[in-house]
Amino acid sequence: MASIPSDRSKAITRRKVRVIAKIRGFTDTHAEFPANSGASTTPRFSVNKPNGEASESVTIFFPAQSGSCKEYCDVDYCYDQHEDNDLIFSREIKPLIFEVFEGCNPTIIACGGRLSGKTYLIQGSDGKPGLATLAVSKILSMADQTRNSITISFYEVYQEHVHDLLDPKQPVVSILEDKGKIQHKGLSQVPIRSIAEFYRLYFSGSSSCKSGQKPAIELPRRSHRGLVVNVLSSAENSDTRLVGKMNFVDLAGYEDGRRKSTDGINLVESAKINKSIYAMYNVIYSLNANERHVPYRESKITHMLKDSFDGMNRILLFTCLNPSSCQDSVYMLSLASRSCRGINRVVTGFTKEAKSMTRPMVPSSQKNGPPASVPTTVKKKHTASQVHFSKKKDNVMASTMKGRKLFDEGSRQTQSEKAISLEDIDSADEPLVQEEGKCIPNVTNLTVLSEVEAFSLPTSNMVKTTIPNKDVFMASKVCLHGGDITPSPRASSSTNGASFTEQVHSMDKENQSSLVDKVISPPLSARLRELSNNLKSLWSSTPLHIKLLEENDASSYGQVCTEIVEPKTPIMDWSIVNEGWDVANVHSPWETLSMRNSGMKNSIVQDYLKFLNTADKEDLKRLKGIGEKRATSILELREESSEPFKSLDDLKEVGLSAKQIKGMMKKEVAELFN
Ligand SMILES: Nc1ncnc2c1ncn2[C@@H]1O[C@H](COP(=O)(O)OP(=O)(O)OP(=O)(O)O)[C@@H](O)[C@H]1O
Repeated sequence: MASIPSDRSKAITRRKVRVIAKIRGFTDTHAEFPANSGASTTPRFSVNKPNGEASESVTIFFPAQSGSCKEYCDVDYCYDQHEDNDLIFSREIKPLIFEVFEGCNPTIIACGGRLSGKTYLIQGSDGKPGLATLAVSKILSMADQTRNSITISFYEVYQEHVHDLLDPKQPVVSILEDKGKIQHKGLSQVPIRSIAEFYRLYFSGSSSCKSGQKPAIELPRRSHRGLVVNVLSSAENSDTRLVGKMNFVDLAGYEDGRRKSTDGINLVESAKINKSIYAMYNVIYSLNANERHVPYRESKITHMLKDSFDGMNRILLFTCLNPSSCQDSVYMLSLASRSCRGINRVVTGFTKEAKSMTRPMVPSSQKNGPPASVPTTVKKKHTASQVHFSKKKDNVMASTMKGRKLFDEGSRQTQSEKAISLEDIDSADEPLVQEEGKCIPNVTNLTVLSEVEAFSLPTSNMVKTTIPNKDVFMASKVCLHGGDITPSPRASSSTNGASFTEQVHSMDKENQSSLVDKVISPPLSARLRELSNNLKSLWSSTPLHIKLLEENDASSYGQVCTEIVEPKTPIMDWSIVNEGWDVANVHSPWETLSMRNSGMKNSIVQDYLKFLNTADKEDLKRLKGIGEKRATSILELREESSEPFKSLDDLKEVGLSAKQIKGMMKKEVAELFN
């Protein structure tokens, strides 16, 4: 077996996330066409490795059929079709196993288009063990010698719900965060002592529907699957136990939402899957760029892995390439390449102190081994307003986020998909114990070798819109439910030949223009007026009595409308209002608003936040309760953070609690209507 060339091991330490491509091996149908025979019609990726196996960066050239106007991209390394899991294991995974025994949490992720060999790589196939299987076998043999105990957890993330695959009932697992620490409430940790036990749990204990283990009756479903291998070891002269874990993540296959899905999966489901894949890339980009804020919360899978991604833990991102579906493969590969391109930060000084910072300890009370299942004690607190707020928040934030992302889900979605996402943006299904703390990476052990290359990030090409009003939301919803969804002209034109690279360029252009927008900001008065108009329109609208479609209007049935309906202030039917709502009991505009649904209040909060995110000092000072000092602090906080304020809690750092701000807003609203 080949040993790791010294240059290669250096390369492994170069970046937080190492991006590796793997061209899918020959399946039975391709077996008769060896790579160099030229007999196969399957398009081929070609790879240039300047220093052979020791190359620190390799170039992958796309096949002509890829549909990309770009011809190649660079990644850290690429394994060819004939290079199998054993070789990848010995070169890439083995070095990480030693780190697990020292308390680190490396993560191996497989991503790529449909049928690109992700499951084959991670899990393996009949008689051919995958990376996880090989790793567990090695870990078990090492644990035998060191008297460590091993447990595994196996989960599935399906439509942003986490399920425990080792529990026959497959209960939903809650992801909780307490003081930056992630807890997987309800996820089993099952002890294993032999590889046979592992096989039983990993292959048959789960209701696996991945290739090779497809149960006959189960419908295929695209989901992310994760295996956690926990190593518990006794630390000498200490009453604590070190915990290291290795994560293996088999992401759902990416599929361009504009094409008809191969397994009949609907558009909304597909958009959700792609959204979480994008979220993973965004996290990886942020980690590689050493950004202060890493958007872990954008998807369940990234939030679950936050603990393992933080600190000095290593991540391997395998981009699997399916030569026969090269458009999706090339797209995924390009994104992976972009997530590390131009970032030359070198992780050095991987010292004991650094490791100890990421090394989680469990109290000695758990010395006898972890429980078979972590009890779920935290009750779900689902309230309608929470869910609503979350939806609104996502929408409004989506419209205000600019520039910093590697890309967003909108970049590959049609207009209609975007509309669907708007109505169906997933809300967090469990309350989180605490808001995510700002992630300040450990920079003491990082050395910047060269400046970060200017890296133009495509901005969100989401429609830049403010949706302050539930009316708009509902109107678009009603129309979309009418029938088929027609792609926008832009989307269809891109399907007819325009490549994703062109889209990326156009996104770059949009980014430029959004920067221009930023420079030429509207006058102060206009922005204050916008805020007050939004507040007024919210106050005066009547969502409780609004009639979107005339009930008796037969002509409206079965009509398909893909247009977003412009918001109009509805005419108040005072007779209805007076019947159901005693106006005389209302004392202030805020109380009036309080009687409406919580979505409206949240819209006001979002408007207020939007204002705080964009206003300059003079504007800020005009707000009730924000003087010179606070305005300066808000501006400083805004400059420091690459993210806009997402919730009122984000302003705690300038000494303003959410309660105080709400009090200030009450005054503001009261003044507007007096
Ligand atoms: N290196 C390889 N050698 C031989 N066959 C392979 C190899 N990689 C993948 N395959 C075969 O290709 C097919 C698809 O592989 P696999 O199921 O791993 O893809 P996937 O990316 O996980 O699919 P999905 O999109 O459903 O998640 C399987 O039949 C698998 O056995």
